[in-house]
Amino acid sequence: MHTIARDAAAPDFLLSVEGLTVSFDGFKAVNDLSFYVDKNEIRVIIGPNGAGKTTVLDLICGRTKATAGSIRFRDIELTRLSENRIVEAGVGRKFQTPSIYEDLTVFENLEISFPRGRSVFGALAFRRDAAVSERIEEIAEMIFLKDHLAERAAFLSHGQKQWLEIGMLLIQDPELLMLDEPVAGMSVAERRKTAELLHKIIVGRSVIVIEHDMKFVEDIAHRVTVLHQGKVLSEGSMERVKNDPKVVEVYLGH
Ligand SMILES: Nc1ncnc2c1ncn2[C@@H]1O[C@H](COP(=O)(O)OP(=O)(O)OP(=O)(O)O)[C@@H](O)[C@H]1O
Repeated sequence: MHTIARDAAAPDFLLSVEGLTVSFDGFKAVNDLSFYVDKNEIRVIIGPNGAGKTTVLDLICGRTKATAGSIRFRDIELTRLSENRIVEAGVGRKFQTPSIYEDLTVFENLEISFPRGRSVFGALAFRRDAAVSERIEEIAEMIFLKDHLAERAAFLSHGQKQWLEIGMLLIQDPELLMLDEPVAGMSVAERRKTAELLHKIIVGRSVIVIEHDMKFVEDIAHRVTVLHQGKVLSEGSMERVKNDPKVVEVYLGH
């Protein structure tokens, strides 16, 4: 076994994607892709339809297996792990359509998402229950649903359902949270509140968001990665990316 000496000056990335490639019947949807996400960073991935954005999230969460390359999360190589192991390692992922339990209340939706087996309270069930309830209230406040805890999820607005699903991921305390078009179908006010929510939740975690709404991207992104044909076309601040002629040509100009 050999160890790789860490360069003291190197930034401490939470996620390092290097040379990532996935080939579907010879078509490379993601092609030798490399990018790095810092701790406490909100990274937004943008790009034209079919650029490979969703496939990148599928690869990180283990839903799709890479043909080549590596995905390092903290010091764990994710390309070799199952989807469940990746969740346990601290990666949460929200898909485009909310997958909440409509017949359950907001409280119950959060309760069933609370990670089992992590309790330090052992057989003292009532102490565990108190800790769970406290955590549920904390999350409900964060996702603007504190006054809706007893309400059935079916009666929530589309935006509130999206927040509930984010809450169901937050209660598992992932260090990396990935969101696929979280504000699609939301009102302007809901979009604003979602931006506020994202800025709150990056304490102690990083977030990767796929988004097409440029106003929302401007509100949230620390850095933007523009994908095109499975590769990074441009990367940097929104200001920089927005003024990059290559990005205007393939994406923003359309
Ligand atoms: N399982 C698969 N089998 C074959 N081709 C696939 C598979 N998954 C994705 N692709 C192809 O890979 C390319 C990238 O798709 P992907 O969904 O990642 O793009 P995207 O950037 O998320 O697009 P959009 O903005 O439309 O959601 C597309 O051409 C798509 O058809």
